[in-house]
Parts: sequence; structure tokens; C-alpha cells
Amino acid sequence: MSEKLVQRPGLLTAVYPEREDVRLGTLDRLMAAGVGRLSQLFSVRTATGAGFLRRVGQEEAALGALSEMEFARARVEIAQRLRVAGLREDLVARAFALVRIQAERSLGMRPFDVQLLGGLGMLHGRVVEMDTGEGKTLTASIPAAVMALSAVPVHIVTVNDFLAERDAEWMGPLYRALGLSVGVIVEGLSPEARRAAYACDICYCTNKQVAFDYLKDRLVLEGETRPLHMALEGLSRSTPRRERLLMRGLCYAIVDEADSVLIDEARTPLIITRAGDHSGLEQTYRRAVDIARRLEAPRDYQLREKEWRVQLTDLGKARLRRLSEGFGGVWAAEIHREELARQALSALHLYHRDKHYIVDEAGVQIVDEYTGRLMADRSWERGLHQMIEVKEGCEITGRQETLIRISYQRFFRRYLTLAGMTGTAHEVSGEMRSVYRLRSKRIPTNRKSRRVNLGEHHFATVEQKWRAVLKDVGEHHEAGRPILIGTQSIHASEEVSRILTEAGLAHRVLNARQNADEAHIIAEAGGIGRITVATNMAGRGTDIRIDDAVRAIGGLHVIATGRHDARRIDRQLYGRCGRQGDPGSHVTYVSLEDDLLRVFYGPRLARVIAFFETGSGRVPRLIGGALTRIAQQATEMRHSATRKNLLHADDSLEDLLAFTGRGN
Ligand SMILES: Nc1ncnc2c1ncn2[C@@H]1O[C@H](COP(=O)(O)OP(=O)(O)OP(=O)(O)O)[C@@H](O)[C@H]1O
Repeated sequence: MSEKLVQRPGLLTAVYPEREDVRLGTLDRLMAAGVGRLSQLFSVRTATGAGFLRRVGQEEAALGALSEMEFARARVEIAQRLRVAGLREDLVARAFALVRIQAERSLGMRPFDVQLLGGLGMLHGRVVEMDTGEGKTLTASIPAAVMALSAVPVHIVTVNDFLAERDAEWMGPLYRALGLSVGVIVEGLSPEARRAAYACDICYCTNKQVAFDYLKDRLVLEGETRPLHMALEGLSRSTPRRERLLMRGLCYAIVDEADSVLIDEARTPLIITRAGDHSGLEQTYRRAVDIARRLEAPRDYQLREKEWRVQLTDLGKARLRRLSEGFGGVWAAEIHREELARQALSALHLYHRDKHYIVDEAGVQIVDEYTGRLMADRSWERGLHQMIEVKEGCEITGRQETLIRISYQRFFRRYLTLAGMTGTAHEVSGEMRSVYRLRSKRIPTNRKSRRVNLGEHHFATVEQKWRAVLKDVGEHHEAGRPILIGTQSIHASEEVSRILTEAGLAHRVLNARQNADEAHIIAEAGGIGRITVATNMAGRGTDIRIDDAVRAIGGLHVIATGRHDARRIDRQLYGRCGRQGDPGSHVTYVSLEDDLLRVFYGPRLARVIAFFETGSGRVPRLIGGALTRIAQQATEMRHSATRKNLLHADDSLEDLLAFTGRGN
């Protein structure tokens, strides 16, 4: 049994007893003064593991025997003591017991031992890895409640509005019964509503909303964070800046799907902008796309999909010069001219409609490659977005002027204590440690997993893959089992939908274009005979519940119709079945024409495809498996290396995908 140091949030409240004072500026100041170090001096040791569970068990027996009145009194007393003494082991164990009892009473779920251990890990500022479906939502509520009882403002950060709302509503009765308030921040809330939600003891939000609100607060503070200055201002002005702040600082956060937020999104800069002047630029974008359409591969340029860039050849450069002769302005300078051409060629040939973006009445909207969701107010930088708009014949949006920016990586490092949870941490635990100084902890499953892996099947062409998928669907559908078919893009989901319709199989589709009914589709996806086709949207966080009738015939069957660049994303999809010890199975179908393999191996693959194409197109497992594994692992390593480089070179942020927050 090991012993761990625990930060003592009691100190924070002791220094600033008025909780309203624990504000952004104050906290930055506290951090600068080295509160982290100070609190370690006062820190206490908490046993982990079996000893802790035993202690919670004893406290639970004592608290459980109390009358309702006595229980309420005990709750107030625990909170008071936590506020004064901080997270002392005996108090933490008592608080955990309190939350466990209350969760059973308010939610009908008694946290399992493994959930208590997960909660303890997060209280220690760890990223806990708990298998998909093990109940992370309930697990997070335990450290959240304990921190909140100790008067530390808590943010629970989820990956989308849907989950933020769902989790806040689901866990709400528990918090309220503990005397804690709970708020939720979603897109489109007014500043007043935001302020009210952040003022709650526990606030559910998305990574994007919370980071933008932080940026807005920084704009209000205009870099001024000295508490003395702010106090004076409070006396002298009728509307001091402090009143205009949205949050109460960055104290303790639990990041759900930590690998997605802290790793996949780490390099995304968040930017607050104001409309800039783009007169004149519009013509430039149109000309760039026009010229790019006249350039030909491979003579004038080469597409380097693997490195995600376009390279102009010498012939292409000369042609570009001739085609832009007489345009003057930016076109006269070789470096700008070529940059414009490369951007326009990327817009035309690297970014594909219904994969990287969709076009609807709002114009060009980016689709997140990991979550499959639309990112309504995100745009590509350096004119790329505008050039895609030209390509698609949409109205060109204005170029924005940057007011302030931050990356997720920098933002999350500003929390006094950061914790996280995910079903898939181990592939990126090293990265999490080096970038965020976050250690990860693996929590065992509550019950033995009954998820069956039916393996990976390889086919030469996409056509042949779809045929095999259809056969698989037919077999499992006949048995009555609900089926979830995971696809890599909106386009692929619609292709599968077409094939199923032709085969006369009723189904529902969930993708960024058809998401109005998301909650309803998910609620029904586990029913007998249901077929659901989805993009990665049905990956993380989606809880497909099944009943006893479905359990009896083998549970949910998940069909992955390709492999993602990152193995974690595949594992998230498989995790939709076999939850909480339920039965379930998953199977993967891959074709040598899939993007992952096509991009990695390039034209070399054509000969292999031709060799296996005859008949059913089946590729022997040894060959197909090796080809897929090598491509996936190498791609994953390349992404990881790119991320590391980017994090070290902040300047490169300019080149990347950007949010353009539209402020309030
Ligand atoms: N202690 C418990 N007792 C009974 N049911 C529980 C308990 N904890 C969780 N569950 C159930 O387990 C299911 C999965 O919970 P949840 O969606 O939080 O899992 P998850 O770990 O977040 O999954 P994912 O990794 O897929 O997001 C839910 O239906 C929930 O009701």
C-alpha cells in the first residue's frame, strides 16, 4: 500500500475566506506566490487502496445508522471541518462515505469500490483510466462533491454540450442533497447566466466554453491581476471589473475524456477575435483558387497527404508566376504567391467535403475528426477557410483580427489542481506526464468484462468491405441483436445507410448532419433489432443501455468499418458494448483502400489490392493485420511527434486550426 501527498485546498479558503474573492486575479497571484509549494508543507498523507476502502466502509456503517436529521447535521459538520482542516485522510474517508450513501439515496446507484478508488485518484490530481462503461460520470461526482464541500470551486469539463447537460442533470440530485449547487455552461448562454453557473459549487462545462470564458476574463482584466489594485478599484468604481468577471478562477478541474481534451485538442489555439478589414483580400482568395484550379499534379505540384501539405514543383512555381503576372500586390512577392497557391491547393485537394467539413445554410462548417461533431464557430486560419468557401461557392466570411489567444495546453496548466478520467489513457500517459505533470492511474473493472472481440477482417476494396459488413449485419440482425455500425466520416455513414436501405434493413443514422435527435437515437440504439449507423459521434460518452432480453441474446454488437489514426478512438467505439459486465461483441472490417492505409502506403498499395481483388477480396489475416497495424502505429507516432514539436514551438500555433470565439 502506498502513501500519497495531497494538496490541501483548505489553505486556499483560509487565505481568502470570502469565496467570492477566490477570483481569477487573486488566484494567479496566489500561484505566483507559490501556494503549490506552501500547501505541500501543510499537506497530509492519505493512504490509498485497501486501507482507504476499509476506512470508508467503517464511516459508511456509522453514517448509515444515523437518522435523517443526524445525517444532515453530519453533512454540515464534515463540510465545516474540510474547510478548516483541508483534505485530511479521516475527513476524506468520511466525506467519501457521505457521498456514497447520498448517491444511493438520490440516484439509486451506490458507487462501487473501484469508483471510490477512481474518485480518490482524481482527488489526488491524477488521470484515472477506467474502462469504457465503468461509470465515470458517477465516479467524478465523488471528488467533485468532496472538493466542493471543502469550498473549492469545481469545474467538470466534458467534450460537448450534450454531455455537460446530461451529466449535470443526472448528478444534480446528489449534489443538491449534499447542499451543493450545480451549474452548467453551454453554447449561447448570456454573461449573466454564465456568471451564475460559475458561481455554483460545481460547474459542468465544455473545454471550449471554459477556456473562452477564461480568455474573456483576461480581456476584462487587461492583464491586471494584482489583488490590491483590484480591491482599490472595487472601492472607487461603481462597476468594478471584478463584477464583470465570469469565473471564480481556475481551482480544481476534472477533465472527462482527458486524452481527447488534453492530447488531441492540445494544439488547438483558442482565439478571441474581432472582425478585421478584409477588403481586397476577397479578390486575392478568389484568384488563388482560380490559379490553383489550373495547376496540374504531378507536373505543377505534389500532394503529400501523409505530411498533410502540398509541394510546388519548379515547373509549378514558374507557371504560378506566369499566371499571376500583372496582379501586383501580394502576388509580386514569390514567398506570398507560393504560400497562397499552396493554401488554395490544400483547400481544393486535401480538405474534403463531408469528411473534413460540411456545407449547409451557415456555410462551411468544420467536422471534428475525433468526435465527428460540427465545430460551429471554428475556422481554419490563414485564408484557408475562405478559400474552401470559394471552392464551395459560399459567401466569403471576413478575416478576423486576433485579440487574445491561448492553447488548451497552456490553459489547463493554469488550474491549481487538475485531474482527469478516460477509458483510454495508457497510450498517451507519457505525454500527459511530460506536458501536464499529470500522472495516470489504472483502475480495475468492477466486474469481469464479457466483451468479445470477433477480430479484424481485411478486404482488398471498399466495395468488398461493404459487402462483408452487410453480411455481418444480416446475421446478427436475424438473431435480434442491436447493432452499432461505426464509420469514419459522414460520407461513409451515408454510404452504409444507402447499402442498408437497398437491402431493406431499417436503421437510424447519427452524424454531424443528422444529429437533431441524438439523445433519442442513443436511447433506442440498444433495443432488440435496432441498427444504428454513426460516425465517431457515437464514440465517447455514449451510454447505450440494454435490457435483459437483449442481454440474453448476447448484447450489443459493434461493427467498426475501418481503423482510426489513433487506436484510442477505436477502443472508444468498442467500449459501447459490454458495459458494466454486460455481454457484447465487436468486430472490425478494414479495406486496403481505406484512407489510413492509402495515405500511409501511397501508390505502392495498388499492386497488393490488384493481387487480392478477385473473388470475395479477402486478404489473409497475417498480411492485412500487419499492413493495418504498421500504418496505424506509425501514424499514431507521427501525430505524437508532431504534437510534441508544436508544444515546444508556440510560434507554430499560427499554422494550425483555430477557434474564432465570437465573444459576447
Ligand atoms: N455504482 C453504480 N451502480 C449501478 N449502475 C452504475 C453505477 N455506476 C455506473 N452505473 C451505470 O453504468 C453505465 C455507464 O456509466 P457512464 O456512462 O458514466 O460510463 P463511462 O465510464 O462514462 O463510459 P464511457 O467511457 O463510455 O464514457 C450507466 O448506465 C450507469 O447508470
